[in-house]
Amino acid sequence: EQQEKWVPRAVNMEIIGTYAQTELGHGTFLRGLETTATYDPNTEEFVLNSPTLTAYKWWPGGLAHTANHCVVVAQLHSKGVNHGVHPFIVQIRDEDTHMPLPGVKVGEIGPKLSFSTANNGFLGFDNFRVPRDSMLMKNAQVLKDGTYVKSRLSKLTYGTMVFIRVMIVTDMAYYLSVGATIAIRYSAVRHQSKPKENEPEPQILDYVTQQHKLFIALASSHAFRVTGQWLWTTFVRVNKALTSGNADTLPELHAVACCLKAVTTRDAASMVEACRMSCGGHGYMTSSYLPILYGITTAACTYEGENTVLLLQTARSLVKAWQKGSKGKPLSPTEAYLMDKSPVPKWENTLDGIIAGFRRVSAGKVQDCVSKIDKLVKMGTSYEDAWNQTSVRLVAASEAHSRAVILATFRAEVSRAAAALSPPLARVLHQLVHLYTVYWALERVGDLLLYTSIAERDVQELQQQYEDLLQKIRPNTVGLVDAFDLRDEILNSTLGAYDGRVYERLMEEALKSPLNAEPVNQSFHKYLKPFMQGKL
Ligand SMILES: CCCCCCCC/C=C\CCCC(=O)SCCNC(=O)CCNC(=O)[C@H](O)C(C)(C)COP(=O)(O)OP(=O)(O)OC[C@H]1O[C@@H](n2cnc3c(N)ncnc32)[C@H](O)[C@@H]1OP(=O)(O)O
Ligand SMILES: Cc1cc2nc3c(=O)[nH]c(=O)nc-3n(C[C@H](O)[C@H](O)[C@H](O)COP(=O)(O)OP(=O)(O)OC[C@H]3O[C@@H](n4cnc5c(N)ncnc54)[C@H](O)[C@@H]3O)c2cc1C
Repeated sequence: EQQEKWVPRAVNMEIIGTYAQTELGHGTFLRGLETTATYDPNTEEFVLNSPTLTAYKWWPGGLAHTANHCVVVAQLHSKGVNHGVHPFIVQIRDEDTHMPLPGVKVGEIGPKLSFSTANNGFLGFDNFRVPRDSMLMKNAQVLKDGTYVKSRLSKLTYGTMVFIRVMIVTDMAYYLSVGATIAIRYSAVRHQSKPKENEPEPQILDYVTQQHKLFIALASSHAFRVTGQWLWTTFVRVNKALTSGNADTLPELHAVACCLKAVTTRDAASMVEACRMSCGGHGYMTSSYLPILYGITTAACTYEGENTVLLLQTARSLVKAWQKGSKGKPLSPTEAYLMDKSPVPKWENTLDGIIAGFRRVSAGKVQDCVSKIDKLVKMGTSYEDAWNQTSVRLVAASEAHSRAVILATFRAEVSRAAAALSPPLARVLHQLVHLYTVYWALERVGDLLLYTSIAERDVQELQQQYEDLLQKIRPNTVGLVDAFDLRDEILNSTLGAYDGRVYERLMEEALKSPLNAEPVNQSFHKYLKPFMQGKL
């Protein structure tokens, strides 16, 4: 009924909304949110209020000047009882005049690192009344007399965040495809230095160090796209089960969505930054789009669940799984490997060997965390303090688990799809899977040395495998980014345009600068000249 009331109006843009959950004082700890929604049975309304400055909603995208409605997450009070945070759909602006409604204080939060067009806003309520059906009652309800009907699963309130985290993994695949396209195309156009005196300056794409910086971004884009598709399929399956009242698979989805969102956003931000730096000074130009792209990807490390907090959520699930498995209870499919108690096998420098190695690393780290926590608790430390003292290791265990999931998914999905592909295309995609897998084995060689039987000669061989792969992928690099088929208007980059006219585009953009409107800028007359004449 509520969906019938609100969804059509949102779809036809009568309602322009945003998600107002975060407050000045709380973003991570949702149970600490201060905005209140107090039910008045006499008028069958909720009274929304921001009791403190820290209760003001702060950050919601589009809140400052675009949205006329928002979903507000508030502490629900009824009959003198606080029932915790619940979502409410609230009109905040007049639909004709767009003026803020009486009792609503709304504005813009100011300049940010990026997302400059998102008009992120603040929102405060001064005893603002909304009808009872403003409470989104899919999960919990408040009856006309104020009786609270509890949700069958309190965590369903957090469901929106799981959905967005699932989507963010695929978003990161897209952003990496943009960054890789810009940097690789530029690297094919840019010639620099003379390693061989009697030969012309080479394309910087032929420097192996440049390939090392860029090809992992290209491979990661495919890895995250494939993983994002797997995660979406999982999300759809879990939500179908939830619809029929079965919440058994929700904890696994929450755990895997948390660590994949955290790892893919951190990788995307660091790899986009590497793309920027690989383009030298021109990569620092706004007109290259790389600085803006970095601002967008690094924001994702914070929004929709700050990465550390989410990795600790996954760690919570891994520790619980370890404890369950140790009692012989079955584990979820993504965590079942934790109970592999077989002896550590002889190391194999193969994809399957490396994937198995990462699972050993994750299981070993989880076991170490459980042991440390148990030891601290036995010494009289509270569980919460023991958890905190182990949290650096817990985050590392979560990251290892996430990497194992990505490696296994990327390999399995490409192997499955390869049968339907032309042999040359299958070969190139397998090279990207191989590069991605060996790259991360080398990045985490310390962990592999600790938890697997990998030996020095294996590591040397992996390094050589990696360098051979860079050489094999080089001839197809430009073709691979062209295959992303990103139009120039979307790339929005002087360095990444399809025609490669980098220098002409850089100058065209430079001449658009307002500072080039006149040969002598007014700052000379106002400041420089008086200063030079000793008048300032
Ligand atoms: C359509 C595509 C869009 C793509 C994006 C485009 C760009 C958009 C730009 C910006 C959008 C950004 C919007 C936002 O940022 S919205 C605000 C996001 N905020 C957060 O994510 C807050 C993070 N904090 C939390 O989720 C929670 O506070 C918490 C960290 C999980 C802690 O909560 P709490 O203390 O209640 O929970 P516990 O840790 O004690 O755990 C209790 C049990 O609940 C389980 N749990 C927790 N969360 C979930 C969940 N989401 N789903 C299912 N289950 C959950 C947890 O596992 C515990 O279970 P257990 O059995 O172990 O007790
Ligand atoms: C670009 C952008 C867009 C956004 N859009 C929206 C939006 O549309 N709607 C919305 O509601 N919000 C939005 N947000 C807010 C975002 O969801 C929050 O910033 C995010 O949830 C983090 O919360 P916080 O800012 O309070 O950071 P905090 O939680 O205060 O984190 C600060 C530090 O404390 C650490 N920390 C916190 N808790 C723990 C813990 N339990 N264990 C260990 N370390 C901990 C974190 O790891 C972090 O290092 C947006 C933010 C950004 C940057």
